[in-house]
Amino acid sequence: MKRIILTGGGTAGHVTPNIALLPRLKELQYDIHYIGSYNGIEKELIEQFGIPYHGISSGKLRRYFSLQNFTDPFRVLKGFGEAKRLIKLLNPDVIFSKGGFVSVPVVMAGKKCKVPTIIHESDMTPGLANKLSIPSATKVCCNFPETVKLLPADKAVLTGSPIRQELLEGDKEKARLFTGLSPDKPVILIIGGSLGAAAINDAVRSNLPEILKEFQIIHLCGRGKLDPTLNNISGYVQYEYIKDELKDLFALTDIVISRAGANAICELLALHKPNLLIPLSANASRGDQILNARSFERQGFSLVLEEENITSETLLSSIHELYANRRQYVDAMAKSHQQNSIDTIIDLIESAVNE
Ligand SMILES: CC(=O)N[C@H]1[C@@H](OP(=O)(O)OP(=O)(O)OC[C@H]2O[C@@H](n3ccc(=O)[nH]c3=O)[C@H](O)[C@@H]2O)O[C@H](CO)[C@@H](O)[C@@H]1O
Repeated sequence: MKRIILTGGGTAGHVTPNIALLPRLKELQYDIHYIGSYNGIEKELIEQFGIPYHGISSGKLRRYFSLQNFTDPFRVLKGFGEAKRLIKLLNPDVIFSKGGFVSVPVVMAGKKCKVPTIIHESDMTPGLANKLSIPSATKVCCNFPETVKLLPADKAVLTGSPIRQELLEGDKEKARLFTGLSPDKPVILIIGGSLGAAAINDAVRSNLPEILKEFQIIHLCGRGKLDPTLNNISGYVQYEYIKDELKDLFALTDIVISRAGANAICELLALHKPNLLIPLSANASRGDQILNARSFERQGFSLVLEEENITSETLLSSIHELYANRRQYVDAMAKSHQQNSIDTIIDLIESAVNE
């Protein structure tokens, strides 16, 4: 039997693409194992599929000062030892990594144990975790054509990002029952990335009465970011994080306000959902969401509002502009040539196994 180890975690964006590969891997009768951190979001997201989950110690590679910066190198070293032991024990044919800090020791241990290791970068420029992993990887998949030239030529493969196919099969009526929203007004879905986004949450919540005059809102606000004072407002529902019902919520949605995380925007494109992107600012990150958002804007898929420019006026006018022009956005997305990433990546996995 062919055995694969999947890894990746920290935020959902480093896990959902792995989930998207599961149905095909199961069809091809892979014995699938997952290595993630002891308590990261990946544990909960993966265990629901009954995949054996192996936790390892993991540190975060911070760009800012924290006392943990001094203890984390030891955790990463411990994680490397644990990953190596697991790989020796499981003896996989191939490893697929979707990135995030926890994946670094797994990829490095993979190389040490001579297991072919394929990694995937969703963003325009490789993140720190993947930069550390590239030398140990046999192939590096990427999502944007612009990324290929930043990667070693013998390893780079433009694959796009695997999207959970069930997202395309949502049911509006189920979403109505789940949310209690009415058919009378259009629905805005707000997704602040897998961890939520305080800036977007605040902007939306402080303009609720205005927005709710014409729209209803489904707000995916992130862990610990619910606002109980808004629980009984008609036309507004909030959830920390949605798993199975996401497909139905998408089916009920007319327009989306979202962070510009690479996976989120690829899903919006696949679903042809007109969207207003509010990218994570360059102060809080390496600025990839801004590049993602501008690329989608150029292609006519998205309207973009930078976080620094959010006011009540700009938010409301952007929502109205997006809704008024929604057909135009849908048409542009319908014409895009989005790659079938799942098949391409499965082919890479299969050829690594058969080599
Ligand atoms: C703050 C941060 O570091 N963000 C990065 C992180 O974002 P993040 O982890 O938020 O990643 P994405 O926006 O790319 O993906 C989020 C995923 O979570 C899913 N989802 C979200 C909310 C919910 O309730 N249910 C649910 O299933 C979305 O459908 C999507 O599949 O990784 C991305 C991919 O490397 C980067 O582009 C982002 O810049």
